[in-house]
Amino acid sequence: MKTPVRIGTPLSSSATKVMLLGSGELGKEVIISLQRLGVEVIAVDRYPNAPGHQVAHRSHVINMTDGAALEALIALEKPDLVVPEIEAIATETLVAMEASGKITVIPTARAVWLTMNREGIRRLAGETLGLATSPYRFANNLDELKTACGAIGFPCVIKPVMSSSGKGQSKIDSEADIDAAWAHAAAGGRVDAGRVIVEGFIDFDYEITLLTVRALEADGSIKTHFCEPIGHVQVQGDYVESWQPHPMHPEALVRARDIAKKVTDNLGGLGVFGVELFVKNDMVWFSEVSPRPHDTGMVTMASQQQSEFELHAKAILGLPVNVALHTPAASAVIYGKHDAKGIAFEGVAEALRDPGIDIRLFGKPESFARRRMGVILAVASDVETARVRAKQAAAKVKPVMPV
Ligand SMILES: Nc1ncnc2c1ncn2[C@@H]1O[C@H](COP(=O)(O)OP(=O)(O)OP(=O)(O)O)[C@@H](O)[C@H]1O
Ligand SMILES: NCC(=O)N[C@@H]1O[C@H](COP(=O)([O-])[O-])[C@@H](O)[C@H]1O
Ligand SMILES: [Mg+2]
Repeated sequence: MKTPVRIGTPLSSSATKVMLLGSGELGKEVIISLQRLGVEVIAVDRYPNAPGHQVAHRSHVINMTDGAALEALIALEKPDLVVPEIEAIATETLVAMEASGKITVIPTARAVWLTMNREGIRRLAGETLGLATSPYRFANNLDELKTACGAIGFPCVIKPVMSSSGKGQSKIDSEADIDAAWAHAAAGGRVDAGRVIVEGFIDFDYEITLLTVRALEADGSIKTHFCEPIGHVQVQGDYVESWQPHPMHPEALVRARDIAKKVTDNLGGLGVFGVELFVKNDMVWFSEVSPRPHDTGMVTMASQQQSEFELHAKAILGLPVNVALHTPAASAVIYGKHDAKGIAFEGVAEALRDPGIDIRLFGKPESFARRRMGVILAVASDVETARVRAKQAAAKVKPVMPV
């Protein structure tokens, strides 16, 4: 495992250089954490003025699914670490470059390749590791999809194999909805790979993200740390609210950690993983895993001593981490509500009048009605109160059209 043994001076020949592939709201916070540690950061995304571009030393705009363009940019910048941040990257290029010793990918190129496509991680979890998952089938066209839905039964969930934040995802209740779900998957994924997964619907009691951190110990071994479980609510496959800690039956927590350990041990490398799990009584199903900080984990900016972003920055540099909870807290998403460039936000002062409230506005140059543009963070003595406060504050923030 190659990690920088020392941290140099940014913009000098000794600089420790980290390149983010994807520079949205999650990357922006990782970059801020890296900047605080004196790391030189190069932020890459598919459009100019992405949130992370605004806080990095340098930025680039490329099509990250174009392997040749990706390779050329990495060869130009020669980063010590490459940190994938989004589910739309030519990961085969990263695998090849890592294999030839040209780069170190966080957590590993194989982990990023396996998790970029739902098929890779699902087959690893369900078939290689034997973990409980929803039943699943894959389909390359409408006929195969009909057969797959017939085998899985209804309700079921259909998702493009390469997508995130619920893009292109449909929950369907009958055969009559299959055509629309196929069309939605083709149009809505981050990348149209022409392939979908059909998953049996799990009627869970609640779902959690178990942030799992692989970090170096003093003796050079890797230790797995678990953050407190994060509970969340998803609407149309996208997170709208999260809180930490989510209370769990002790047996379910043991199972959740066991699943997270098995998956992250297999994926390897250093850094934060967001292990998504469905829970019913003390039964736990593996859903998927992000080999990087997770959107529902934004709550850790309020709830933990070290946020998931700081944990990621420290772990990938080979530094010690502290996953301790600081206080119960909640997050509530602020959507753009308008399709427009350069929108503004009113009501921020009113939202912040409550001393337990904080806000992050990501600075995305263009808003869409359902694009996540910011998040409210709320602390309280218990998560239920924090959730109420977060939602009340989020309702006060009003995205408005530019004048
Ligand atoms: N098989 C399923 N059974 C029940 N609910 C599901 C199932 N699959 C997905 N969901 C619901 O949809 C949400 C989003 O699904 P999933 O995490 O697979 O999508 P995603 O696009 O990868 O989202 P993200 O990038 O935000 O993690 C889940 O958190 C869960 O609430
Ligand atoms: N669930 C994954 C997730 O939340 N990823 C975050 O959303 C950004 C893309 O947002 P955009 O689609 O608004 O550009 C990504 O860059 C990442 O920060
Ligand atoms: Mg998910």
